[in-house]
Amino acid sequence: MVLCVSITNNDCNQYYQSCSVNSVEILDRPRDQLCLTQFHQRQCLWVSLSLNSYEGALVTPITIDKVRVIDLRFPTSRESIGSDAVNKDPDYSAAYCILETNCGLSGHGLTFTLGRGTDLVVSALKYLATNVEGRALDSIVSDLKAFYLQVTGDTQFRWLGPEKGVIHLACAALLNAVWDLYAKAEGKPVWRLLADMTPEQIVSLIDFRYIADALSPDEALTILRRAQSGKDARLVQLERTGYPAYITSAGWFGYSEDKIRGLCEEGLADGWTHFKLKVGGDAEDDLRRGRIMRDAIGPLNRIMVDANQKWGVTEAIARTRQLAELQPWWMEEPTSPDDILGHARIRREAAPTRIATGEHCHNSVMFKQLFQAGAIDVCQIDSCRVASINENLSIMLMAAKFGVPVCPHAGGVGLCEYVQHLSIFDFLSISATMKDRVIEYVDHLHEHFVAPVTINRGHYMLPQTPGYGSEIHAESLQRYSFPDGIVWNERSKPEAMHEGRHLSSAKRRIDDLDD
Ligand SMILES: C[C@H](O)[C@@H](O)[C@@H](O)[C@H](O)C(=O)O
Ligand SMILES: [Mg+2]
Repeated sequence: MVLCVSITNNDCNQYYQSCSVNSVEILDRPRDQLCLTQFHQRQCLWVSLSLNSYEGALVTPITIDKVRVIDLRFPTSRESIGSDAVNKDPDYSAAYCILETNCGLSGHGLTFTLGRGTDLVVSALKYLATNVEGRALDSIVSDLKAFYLQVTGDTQFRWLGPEKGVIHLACAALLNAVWDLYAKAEGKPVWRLLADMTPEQIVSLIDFRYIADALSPDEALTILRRAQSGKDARLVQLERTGYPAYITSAGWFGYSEDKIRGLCEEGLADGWTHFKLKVGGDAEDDLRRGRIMRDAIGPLNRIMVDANQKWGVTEAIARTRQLAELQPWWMEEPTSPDDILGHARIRREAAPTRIATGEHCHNSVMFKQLFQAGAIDVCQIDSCRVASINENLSIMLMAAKFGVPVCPHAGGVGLCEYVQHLSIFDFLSISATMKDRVIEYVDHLHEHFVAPVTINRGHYMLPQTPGYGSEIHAESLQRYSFPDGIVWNERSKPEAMHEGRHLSSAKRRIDDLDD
């Protein structure tokens, strides 16, 4: 059980923090008033304290009063961070929401985007937020599948998908925030909240409507029940060694060859053994950069190459064969993410190079077909592309049935914080193995998170903070909000983002017209 202590100045909460029941004493010092908020079965118990004496108690259900939606953009493109052959100037961004409750607790959720266009997702998210405003948390999480269907199946917004694109990205942000709030209210990190559920409870979270022909609820139950055995030992293993990871931030497309070499050397010193390189440029350049990486990391460590959808199918086959010289552990997104049969053909004709995809797969139906067509060797789930944990559970269970390892995509802001929970749950309760599995890691923007990931010698260490890990410091939310955050308004700086200036002034012109 979690006891949250809010220190108030009579009128408003200044901050709250989670702490164990025993540490209340620490706060027992002269203040205007202390409010203890105790969460139990998604209810909060308010106890007013005046100095050392209790003044009263009130039990209320945790209720979502209001949703704040923020357009958040980091100017990462200034240093080519996150760049690839297709996304050459990515500003890591998020449509971010905060579910504010009646008890000081808040749920934070985001979906990852790339600068321009974030405002479209933000608009969709503002609309979807009306699904939670005024609702008791318990009324949502007591039937999360029903809530998932309500949000993804809105009778008019569904036309914009269904279950794909802007509207589905917005669904992910909202559902991620609900999961964050749910886990915080239970005082658990999301992976533990999931791992403590019974197989039946997990199955009850999943919409099987479009996937039951590949994975029935009974098959899912069998997989989950089988993984119950040995779970405690696997948890001990995770506590001891963490979950293996690979690093992408040594090999962004816009990085110079010297920078790649230097970052590989640093990565090796930090204990990394798996490195990803962006390809999809000129064929000779790709090979030269690949040789530099191979030379820097030696023959025994692993390289993965990522083309970010650059090629058509026949070119992808030729280029994958060429890059085989680097002995890549996988070739990622060689062609359009929608081309299921194309992936299957590339996999056949560029064998033995393994084929990976998923960061741009709209929904569980696409994953189903990739599995059915024998199109991929590596399943790259994404915490924001599909509608949050509910949909990812179905994808991980299908992956287990088809024997495809899950190696989540995390090249973005907040994705590392999210996907660690999914892989940990996969290991504990679904696949029960780490064989051929690694979580992606990018070394950017973690300082903005209240509970950032902990990496040790190329492994994600087990997160312990209650929630889904997505909460961003209030100061960062302010600084990087678009277009009004200070980062987007530093007029004096010559390197101020061209796009930021352009969009800010466009917005002002529209505002002027409105006046
Ligand atoms: C624009 C982004 O950084 C992508 O390049 C990135 O997500 C990438 O595909 C990855 O696999 O991490
Ligand atoms: Mg990728």
